[in-house]
Amino acid sequence: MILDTRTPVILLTGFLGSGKTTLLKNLMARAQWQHTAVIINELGETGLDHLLVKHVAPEVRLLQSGCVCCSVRDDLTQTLAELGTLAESGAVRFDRVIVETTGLADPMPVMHTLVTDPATVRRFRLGGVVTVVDAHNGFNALDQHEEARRQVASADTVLLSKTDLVQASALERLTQRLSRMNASASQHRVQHGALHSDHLLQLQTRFLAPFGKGPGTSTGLLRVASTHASKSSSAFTRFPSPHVGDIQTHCFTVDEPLEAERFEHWLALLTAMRGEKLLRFKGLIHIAEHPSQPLVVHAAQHLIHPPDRLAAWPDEDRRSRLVFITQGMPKELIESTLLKYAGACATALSV
Ligand SMILES: Nc1nc2c(ncn2[C@@H]2O[C@H](COP(=O)(O)OP(=O)(O)OP(=O)(O)O)[C@@H](O)[C@H]2O)c(=O)[nH]1
Repeated sequence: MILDTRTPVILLTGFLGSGKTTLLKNLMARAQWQHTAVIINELGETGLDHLLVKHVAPEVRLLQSGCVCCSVRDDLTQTLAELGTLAESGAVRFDRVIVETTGLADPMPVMHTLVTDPATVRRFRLGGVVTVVDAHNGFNALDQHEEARRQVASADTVLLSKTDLVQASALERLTQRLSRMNASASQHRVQHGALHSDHLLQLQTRFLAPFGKGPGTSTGLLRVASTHASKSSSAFTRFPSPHVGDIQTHCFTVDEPLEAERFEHWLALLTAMRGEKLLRFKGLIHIAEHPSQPLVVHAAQHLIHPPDRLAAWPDEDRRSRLVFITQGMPKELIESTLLKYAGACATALSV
């Protein structure tokens, strides 16, 4: 048996708002997942996830704005190279890397890069792909978005999140659909980022094993990628971008604190009236009533999640930050409704 001592890289993927960061925070809080370097890729200028994860995962890096499957794959290899150099000098210690992709990423080109880029493969191996599927919005996402289907097709492990929000029969139908799409991936349920202890153990056995056994252990998809790599002259073989042209990211900051009730009213209206165009909303909100404890607010389509109040601001910036990933929703609509219903003047950041 050939032991592969390279550091495993686990790809954590899943459609917009499916629960990737929630899972990551839960895993990082566990002793077994200590010594994990985390690389987060987010759409939009205003990356929020890394701010919310950094207290549990000190070695967290944010890839520059853009999606890792198309525009920033070289940023990923550079970030891995930097981490590798830091580890060799003893400045940091990690036994694995988790790369959280954007919710719109196609994992296949990223996997390809990880198994073909010469500098990367010297130090790192692809440890596997974990795909989070949101039981509430999952059917919709699979019906409408090629990215969601490719994320499931690439998975070694599928984690079904938000099972608390759906009935058993709907969950069963989704489970069967996922099995038909990828029969080789194991499926587990995860609630608010927490796995049943048996499944957590399975995940740990699978992904935290100190050494891989070399190429023989790779999944079918990995083998395809490796074979393709040996025939390819370029590590950055172009994969067609699957992203639909009308998906846009709009990022805003708001200088003035927002009144809780007016802000909630505005978000409820927007999700009720335009939810089908609102693929994702994330906000770090300066609420006038609690100036030192910002609210983290998530929504996806018509679903608004109960907000979390942070104990303190994650950085020096006290402005509200709002990120929207939309399909055909003009940014002017967001600006005008925010002003009208929440009394907030938003400054758009260019993406
Ligand atoms: N009810 C319920 N909510 C969940 C569950 N898992 C995650 N959430 C909520 O879903 C929202 C989005 O979760 P995130 O972890 O930010 O999702 P994500 O996949 O990282 O989102 P993107 O990075 O934008 O694609 C948050 O409000 C979470 O609290 C779950 O199992 N049940």
